[in-house]
Amino acid sequence: MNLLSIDALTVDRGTARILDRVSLDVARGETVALVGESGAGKSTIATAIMRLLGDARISGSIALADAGDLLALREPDMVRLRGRRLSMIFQDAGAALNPAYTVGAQLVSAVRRNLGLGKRDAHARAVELMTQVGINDPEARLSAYPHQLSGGMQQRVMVAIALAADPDLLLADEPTSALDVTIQAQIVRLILAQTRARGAACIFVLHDLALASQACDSVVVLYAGQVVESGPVRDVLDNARHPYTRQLKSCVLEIGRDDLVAPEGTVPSHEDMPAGCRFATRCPRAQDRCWADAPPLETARGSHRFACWNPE
Ligand SMILES: Nc1ncnc2c1ncn2[C@@H]1O[C@H](COP(=O)(O)OP(=O)(O)OP(=O)(O)O)[C@@H](O)[C@H]1O
Repeated sequence: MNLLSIDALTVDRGTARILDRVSLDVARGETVALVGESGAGKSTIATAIMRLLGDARISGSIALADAGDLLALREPDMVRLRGRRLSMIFQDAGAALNPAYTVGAQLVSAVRRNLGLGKRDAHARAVELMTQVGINDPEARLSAYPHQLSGGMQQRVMVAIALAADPDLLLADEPTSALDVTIQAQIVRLILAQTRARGAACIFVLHDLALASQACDSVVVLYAGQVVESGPVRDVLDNARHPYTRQLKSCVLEIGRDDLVAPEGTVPSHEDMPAGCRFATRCPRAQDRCWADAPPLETARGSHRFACWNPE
């Protein structure tokens, strides 16, 4: 049985359909990469799972094992799940940590709240967590305020807070501009190593397909709020059927060249979205049908699926 099953998740803001019938499954202990260009809806999926989308209109279902449909839970029940069974690591740790409290106060409070430990045990657990996320001299760091730590160190603290209660599912947004590229990769690897060591599952928002292919079990490729291809990393990347996945892949293959090749064109605006396949405006293989009807997800092999009327 899956740990998480998202079915036909649709999110609207005003007249814009931000997510359109997104379905995906996560098994226990599985690491899933969400990839796609900026604005594809990756963060919206993670935020919808945490039920932190504010005033957006949401339909479909998000079933978590032993908890039922998260979208149907009462808020107090959802509060109990956050931190304990579901945790989220945000892109920008600097903004997510409270500047007015020491790192220790924030980590110890997460440990106490989620594990119900007394002060002394919670402190010992906090030291242990800081060590696990690779922070040297954890006792000293616990009494520091967030601004006294580097961006990479702040992100490690966020990982420690997210892991404090051994959640079943970790949602992580790849740290972007705030950190330099080597530190970003270190943090991604740290998060994946820690989730694997705990047998937890992870949904990782990644911009980098190469990193997804090295570090995750499955990949979900999103385009303009729709899943265009998904499945085990090797199947999707070695036998990509959707033209968009192929274009993303060719961008990766071109890395190292001076003239980086990006997919041509831009994602259509929400006001101007084609009625059929949303990729039709940029697709070299588009046919009449693609403009009129949205292609359903078809099975390629096993759990490898793609949504295209004219696949490669
Ligand atoms: N609070 C909001 N209000 C209005 N529109 C929003 C809000 N949050 C996101 N959107 C819109 O929803 C769409 C999806 O955004 P989302 O952040 O989920 O994409 P993403 O794939 O995670 O992008 P990135 O890689 O840049 O983080 C975008 O068009 C964005 O402008």
